[in-house]
Amino acid sequence: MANELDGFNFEQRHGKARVRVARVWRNKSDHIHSMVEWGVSISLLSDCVNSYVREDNSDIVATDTMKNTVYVKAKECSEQLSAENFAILLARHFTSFYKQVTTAIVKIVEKPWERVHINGQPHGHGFKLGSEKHTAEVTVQKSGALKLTSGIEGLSVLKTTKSGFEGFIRDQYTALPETRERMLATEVTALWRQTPSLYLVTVKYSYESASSIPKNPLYFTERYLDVKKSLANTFFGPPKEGVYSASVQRTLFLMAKAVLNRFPDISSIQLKMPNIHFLPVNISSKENTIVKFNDDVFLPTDEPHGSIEASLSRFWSKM
Ligand SMILES: O=c1[nH]c(=O)c2[nH]c(=O)[nH]c2[nH]1
Repeated sequence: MANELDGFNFEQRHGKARVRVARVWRNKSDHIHSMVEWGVSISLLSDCVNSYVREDNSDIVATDTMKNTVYVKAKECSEQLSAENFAILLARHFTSFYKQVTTAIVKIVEKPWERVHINGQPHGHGFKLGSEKHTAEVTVQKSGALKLTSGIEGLSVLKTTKSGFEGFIRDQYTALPETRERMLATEVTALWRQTPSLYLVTVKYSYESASSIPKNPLYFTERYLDVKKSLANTFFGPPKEGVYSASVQRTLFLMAKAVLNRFPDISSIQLKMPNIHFLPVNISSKENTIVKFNDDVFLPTDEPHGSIEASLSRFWSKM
């Protein structure tokens, strides 16, 4: 919320960060349980300037109330739903329930609990922690206008060949040799804007209304898994022959393009792909070579790392 105050510009928002909640759904007929664990962060833009300029808190939604609301709404969700749908439901609650609230921003990070398999059989109530995380962030205005961004955090991928880096600028500061054989490792962070496909053709600029959210409560969970698959398939290539990467930049672009080509209801995607270096190990004494690198022994590092990021969007997208 921006205001003019005593000749200054004043902006404020308040909320509760990282409210942790787990929700279990028990199927009475087949005894199969589903569960999610979410870290929910809420930020409200609201007309509560009086709490800043005088001792008047009468327009404040207490952040403690926001926290409680997460648990109340989780309780009310009798059916399993995606992080996106829960974020939308919460944000719509805050903007419709409180006259002071003009915009609600809700971000959810889902912990990667995955159902375990025992002897190839899915376990009814056993879960283990995976690695990469599903994120969802929604901004809902009082009018109902809605902006939805989903994402992946911490998707660590590596390939031991089919990667090189050649033809870059060489000058008096350059030591890096050109190569067509190196390790390629990165930790992908992706963010993408969602637009339900049904509405793509007809309402391509105002799909952001709450009523255009797909009915299937797990639509965005499935979409998350499909995007992840598309990113991984493009990074690795086919199982036997793989695919050559001329640079992290090139691979990033192909990954982003694969997602936009595959999913018409995604209007833009941003990818961050640090180049995590595995350095060739060469050790020698004055007299002789102790270890000579032959694409076999590497020194794994985490810093410094290359930082490569880009976004790709359709022309009409507003990301
Ligand atoms: O794929 C790469 N992109 C770069 O921009 C770069 N820079 C560098 O030193 N190594 C690499 N690798």
